[in-house]
Amino acid sequence: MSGCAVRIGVIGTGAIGGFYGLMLARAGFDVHFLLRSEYAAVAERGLRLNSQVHGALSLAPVQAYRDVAEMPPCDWLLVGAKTTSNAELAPLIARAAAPGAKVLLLQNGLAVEEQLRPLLPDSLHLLGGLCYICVHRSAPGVIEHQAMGMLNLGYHSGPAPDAAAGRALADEGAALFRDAGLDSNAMPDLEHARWQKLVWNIPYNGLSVLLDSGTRGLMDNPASRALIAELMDEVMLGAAACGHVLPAGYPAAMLEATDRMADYLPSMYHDFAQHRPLELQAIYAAPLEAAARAGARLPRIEMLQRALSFIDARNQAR
Ligand SMILES: NC(=O)C1=CN([C@@H]2O[C@H](COP(=O)(O)OP(=O)(O)OC[C@H]3O[C@@H](n4cnc5c(N)ncnc54)[C@H](OP(=O)(O)O)[C@@H]3O)[C@@H](O)[C@H]2O)C=CC1
Ligand SMILES: CC(C)(CO)C(=O)C(=O)O
Repeated sequence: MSGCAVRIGVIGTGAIGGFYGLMLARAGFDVHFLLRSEYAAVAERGLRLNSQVHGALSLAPVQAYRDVAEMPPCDWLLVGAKTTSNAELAPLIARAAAPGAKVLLLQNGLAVEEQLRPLLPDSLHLLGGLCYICVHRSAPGVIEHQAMGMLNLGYHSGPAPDAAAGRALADEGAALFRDAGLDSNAMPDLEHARWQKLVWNIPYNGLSVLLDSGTRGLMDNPASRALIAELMDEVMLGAAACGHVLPAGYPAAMLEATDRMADYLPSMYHDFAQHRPLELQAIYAAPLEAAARAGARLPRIEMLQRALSFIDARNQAR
């Protein structure tokens, strides 16, 4: 596929949007970045990536916009904002979309596509993307990339006439990221993959905030380590109740993988530290609601969610 033939828009250029957008632009794709608070810095100095995988990379100049009305119509729209912004972003996404565009949510959590779908025109394809990566912003326009980078895509809904056509679009998206040197695959079942990723995000994202700790501290303390394992088991139960039986050894594999990782602060920790809203609906409420509908109660996750709701409300009032 020729890089220049495809026009890509990044809606929300933070850690994730900045990382994947920069990699695509450096691979020759025509990438346009919508920014908010970091617009001036990025328009002036470009994007910088300090990557422990790819080395120090930069993109300058950047096709940066603070007003979506100035963006050209894009064939692919990568939504890199937090899930808490999706409803307000829907009209902006529709505004930046070329006819029949593919909208790809690069977000954690469950049911994020279901929440956004009714707010988008029916003519747009909607896909979900799961990012297996550790990135955060350290300054305006500066992204720190600690590890990994794989991005898997699944088709959710839109004008694709059948599952095979949806799968072909997910394949097309994965090919873009592979052209940018990244590991990327199409997934047959987006909801299944979202549940699987929650086995990691539900314990670590929330506990990093609640216990004010990175992954190393959480893993080294026997009490928090036990809690992580119990929370993972509850996610497995919730997933199974919803028809997604995950491999029995998956929690153990996630614990081992996290043991091998350098200390890491999940994205929810950064949100808390910056007094931004936490992604509690997507990462906690939606899985709890889905499990409850399927007849499963997940009391530890429920307790974690309530504690986080308290912390989130107080944190934003400050
Ligand atoms: N960081 C990571 O390693 C991983 C993150 N994820 C998931 O990826 C998603 C994105 O996370 P992350 O990149 O860390 O988040 P960031 O907070 O770094 O980035 C979000 C970006 O969206 C922008 N934004 C929000 N609203 C608007 C708007 N109305 N107009 C323009 N820009 C807007 C923000 O701008 P502003 O600065 O003005 O707020 C910010 O630049 C989340 O769902 C997260 O859970 C998944 C795997 C790993
Ligand atoms: C699992 C991990 C660490 C990387 O994919 C992640 O999802 C996150 O930080 O939100």
